Amino acid sequence: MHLSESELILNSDGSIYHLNLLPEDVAQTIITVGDPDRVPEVSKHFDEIELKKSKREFCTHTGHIGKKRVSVISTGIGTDNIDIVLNELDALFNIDFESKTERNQKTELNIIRIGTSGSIQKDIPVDSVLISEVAIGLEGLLHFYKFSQSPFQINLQESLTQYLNWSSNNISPYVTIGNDYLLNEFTSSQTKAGYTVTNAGFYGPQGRRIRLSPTLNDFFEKLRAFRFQNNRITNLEMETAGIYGMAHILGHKALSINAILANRATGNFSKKPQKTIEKVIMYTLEKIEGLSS
Ligand SMILES: O=P(O)(O)O[C@H]1O[C@H](CO)[C@@H](O)[C@H]1O
Ligand SMILES: O=c1cc[nH]c(=O)[nH]1
Repeated sequence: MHLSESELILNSDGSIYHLNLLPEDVAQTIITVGDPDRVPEVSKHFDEIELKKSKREFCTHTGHIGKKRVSVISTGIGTDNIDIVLNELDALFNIDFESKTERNQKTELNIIRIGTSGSIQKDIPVDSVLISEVAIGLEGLLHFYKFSQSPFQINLQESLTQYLNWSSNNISPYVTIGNDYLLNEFTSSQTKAGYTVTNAGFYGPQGRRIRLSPTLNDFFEKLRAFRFQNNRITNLEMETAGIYGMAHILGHKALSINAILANRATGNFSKKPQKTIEKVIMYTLEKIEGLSS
C-alpha cells in the first residue's frame, strides 16, 4: 500500500517528520531516554559520535561503542511521545521512503530505555536499578492499536482490572512484557526485576497530591497492595508500557531499565540522582557492547 504524504510525513530533506532523521542516521540498537540532556550523558561514552540531530524534544546521537553502532534518542515525557518515536523509528527501517511502501524484509530493532522512576515498595530503595519485566499501561496508548496479549498477560489484565475496579474512572489497564532475550542479557546481581506501572502524568496519575484533589484517594495504596502469583507492582513512570506494547506489535525487542530516584512508600528522593543515572548508563552500555544481536 502506498502511503500518502499526510500519513508518512517527510521533511524537505527526506527526513521523517518529528525525529528529523534519515534512514541511515539510526543504528539498529537504540537507547531511549526521556530527557534530551541525558543524550550527551550517554553519547560521551561512545568511542566516536558520527551524528547529532535534534527537533523539538527529540535529540539523537549515533556512534559506536567498540564495534557496535548505537543511537541514543530522547523521547520527552509520556506515551504520547512514545507513539511518535516508535512509529517513526520503525518507519526509518521498515518503510521504503522512495516508494512509500512497507518493505518485505523487516529489520528488528533493540530498543533499550534508560529512564527514571519512583518505587512504590519500601524495600526497593532510591538509587537502585530496576528492570521492568512486565509493564502495565493505565494511560491508554495501546487501546488505539490491534494488540494481542498472551494468556499470562490476559490473566494479569483481568485480575488487575477486577481488583482495581476503576473502569468508571475510564482506567482500563493493558499488560505488556519486556523482551526475554534482553531481560536475560541485562539481569544481574546489580539489578532488581519488577512490574512497572506507566501512567499519563507525574502528579495525580501517580497518586501525588500537591493542591489538586485526586478522584481516587486509594490510588497509590491499591497499586502497592496488588499481588498476582506472588508478584507485585514495583514502580511508576510514564513510558515503559507504551514502548513494550508498540515494540511488540511492530516486531522489535524492548527493555526498560529504571534508575529509582523516588521511594513513594518512604517519602525519600535520591540525594545523588545524577550519579545513579550515570551508574545505569554505564551498566547499560557495558551490556549493549556484549549483545550478540
Ligand atoms: O527520566 P525519564 O526517562 O524522563 O522518565 C521518567 O521521568 C519523567 C518524569 O519526571 C517521566 O518521563 C518518567 O517516565
Ligand atoms: O516518581 C517518579 C520519579 C521519576 N519518574 C516518575 O515518573 N515518577
